[in-house]
Amino acid sequence: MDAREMKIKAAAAALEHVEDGMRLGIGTGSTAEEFVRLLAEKVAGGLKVEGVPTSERTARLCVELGVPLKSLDELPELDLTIDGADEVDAGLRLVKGGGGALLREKIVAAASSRMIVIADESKVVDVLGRFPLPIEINSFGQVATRIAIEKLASRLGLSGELRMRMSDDGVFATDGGHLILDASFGRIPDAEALASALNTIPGVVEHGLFINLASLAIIAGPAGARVMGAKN
Ligand SMILES: O=C[C@H](O)[C@H](O)[C@H](O)COP(=O)(O)O
Repeated sequence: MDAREMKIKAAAAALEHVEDGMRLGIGTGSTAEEFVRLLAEKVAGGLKVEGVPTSERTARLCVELGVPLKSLDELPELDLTIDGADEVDAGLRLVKGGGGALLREKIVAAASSRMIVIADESKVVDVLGRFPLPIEINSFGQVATRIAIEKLASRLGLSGELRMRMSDDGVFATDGGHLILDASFGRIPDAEALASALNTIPGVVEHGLFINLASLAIIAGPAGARVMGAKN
């Protein structure tokens, strides 16, 4: 089974949690897109759902495939969000934001009663930090913000490079018009402490540590899909 087939397997297992009439948060990334494709087939077959996309990219795919969309302001309380992740540990702590959608993803996940993560086995880690942590920052004062993050990391015993995310057109900008610093801290033994500390820096808009948001992770490997942890 190749990586795409594993993503499809995880997405298909997540689809079983979707019920008629649900208000759904719809994630971003290659795994979430497999979910959108399967969801669109169900919608074409008569399933009634309303989706809130976590990025412009996901919104475009949903529109193209006929998945009905609303904004989060129209549907501020959601039943379920299904989204991918860059890393997941045994406590269902996540690193997200590899596709730059972390801010909207976190807002949508927080507005949802449940969040199901879909991923292949390569995303499962013992300790978060193998994948560089995306930190979304405001462009105003970006140098001061970078220095503040470096100082904070050092206080927490973390070190590593902060790299400005780039795109083909220059500096990468999120859907909200912000920048992303990818922080290669290496192992993050206390993700809660780092998350809280980052939240105290004014120029940090959001970071990719998702803690206490996922209810369940569906992890697909060559032998099939398995479920990790359940918060509710
Ligand atoms: O910003 C993007 C998201 O957090 C994605 O859900 C994450 O990067 C995983 O993406 P993929 O399924 O493509 O590995």
